[in-house]
Amino acid sequence: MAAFRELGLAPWLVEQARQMGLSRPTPVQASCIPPILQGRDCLGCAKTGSGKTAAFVLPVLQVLSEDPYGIFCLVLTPTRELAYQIAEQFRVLGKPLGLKDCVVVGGLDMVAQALELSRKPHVVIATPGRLADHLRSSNTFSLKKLKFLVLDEADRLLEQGCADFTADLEVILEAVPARRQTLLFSATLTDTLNELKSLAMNRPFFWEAASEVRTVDELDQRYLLVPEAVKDAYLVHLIQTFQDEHEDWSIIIFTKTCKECQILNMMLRKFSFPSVALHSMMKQRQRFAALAKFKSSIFKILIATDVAARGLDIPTVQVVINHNTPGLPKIYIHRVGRTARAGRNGISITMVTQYDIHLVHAIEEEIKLKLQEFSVEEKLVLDILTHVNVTRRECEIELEYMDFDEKKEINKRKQMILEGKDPDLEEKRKAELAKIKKKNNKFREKVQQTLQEKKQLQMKRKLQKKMERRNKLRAKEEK
Ligand SMILES: Nc1ncnc2c1ncn2[C@@H]1O[C@H](COP(=O)(O)OP(=O)(O)OP(=O)(O)O)[C@@H](O)[C@H]1O
Repeated sequence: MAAFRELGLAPWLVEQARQMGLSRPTPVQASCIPPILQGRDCLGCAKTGSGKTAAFVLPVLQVLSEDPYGIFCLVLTPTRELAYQIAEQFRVLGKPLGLKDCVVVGGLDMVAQALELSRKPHVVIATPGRLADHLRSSNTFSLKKLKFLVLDEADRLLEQGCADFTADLEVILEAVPARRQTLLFSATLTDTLNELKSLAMNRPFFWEAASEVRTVDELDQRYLLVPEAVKDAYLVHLIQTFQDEHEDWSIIIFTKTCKECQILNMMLRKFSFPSVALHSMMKQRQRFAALAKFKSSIFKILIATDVAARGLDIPTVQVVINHNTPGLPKIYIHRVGRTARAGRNGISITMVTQYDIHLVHAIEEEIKLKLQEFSVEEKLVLDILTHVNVTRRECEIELEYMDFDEKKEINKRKQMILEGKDPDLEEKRKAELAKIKKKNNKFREKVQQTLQEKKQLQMKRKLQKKMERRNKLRAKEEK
């Protein structure tokens, strides 16, 4: 493989990369850096932990160093934690340039951000929602001279779902110049490829790692078949075993909802495990603090929702446990990709209940690999079962006292206000929609019932006719 300097990078940048421990480029870097330096748009699809961040940070810094101004580059990313992580890479690699960066994410002071933006930082790293808010509400900065637009986790940014970025992206795309270089990266680009291609129109260079299997070889991927009711006992047993056998390992446990995340954290704490939670219902300051504690290995267990599924790069993570089987193979790929990064080994264990087997099949089909069973000594799980279940119940009751659901409702209403919607009106609309849905369902049920009755009547008549014919035949025979 070519060395960094053979890719066209300046010596100071090669030296800076070397100091960061990047001595030889990874395949995604070796393939994407030269076309980016040639001024082409780039779509890079490479496995988790393969160095996609440096694949865009290095060429952006190189071009910036030739003609430094602000705002030169905008990086969009789906989560706030990821924005800070990317900013750090820019800061470290761009140190000799005296790089000025600005992180623009939700949950933090908007005025301070607006002020920073007005000081024309070289690079802005933002989550789409907050940046769009700034664009809508102030004119203290301009993106009109931008040279680079980078979409990290690009497929997630274009996805329509619970956190839908499309409206915010529209605002941002209107604010950036048409003449720009667009760089799109993710470990899972393929199903949004056409939309992505429409964003990158400047002789786009598409690079995808040539590998049938979508996950890294260093990752040992297991599943654990567990009945729903005893899942937590298995989890406690797994953690205890890993902690006993590998004191220095860090573990991420992914959960389906914020509430589940919170309950599991409370429960693990009661078992004296050093755990912290990370989910979107926490205040931003708490989120950063939790992640910092986990990154510095003060707390070795992170329980998180999918807010931590993408991009986070924490080398000490040796184990990923999926407390629920992810509904989408793509989410599975990103979650388990939090371990076995940059050539290191790692293990993932996905808990599978009797209802999730089809999800595992879908995952296996997508990643082109069969998960292996993880064996557990069941007697040990049974020994702790009652204790774990009672502790969980205690935590659920405690959480009820903390008005978690109520807070969730308040957060939802706050979010609506921020999006310019009237929560009461939305509630009314939702109730009306539910009413219409109920009415439609009733109507559908009625139609179904009528059809069923008709069918039954027809069958009855047919049967009657058949009987009559048979009786007639029998009568004839008797004669
Ligand atoms: N050339 C290199 N040599 C050694 N290590 C590298 C190199 N490039 C990047 N790394 C390291 O690899 C790790 C993973 O890189 P990065 O976070 O960019 O991965 P990624 O491909 O963006 O993963 P994900 O899809 O999960 O976001 C980082 O710790 C980074 O410092």
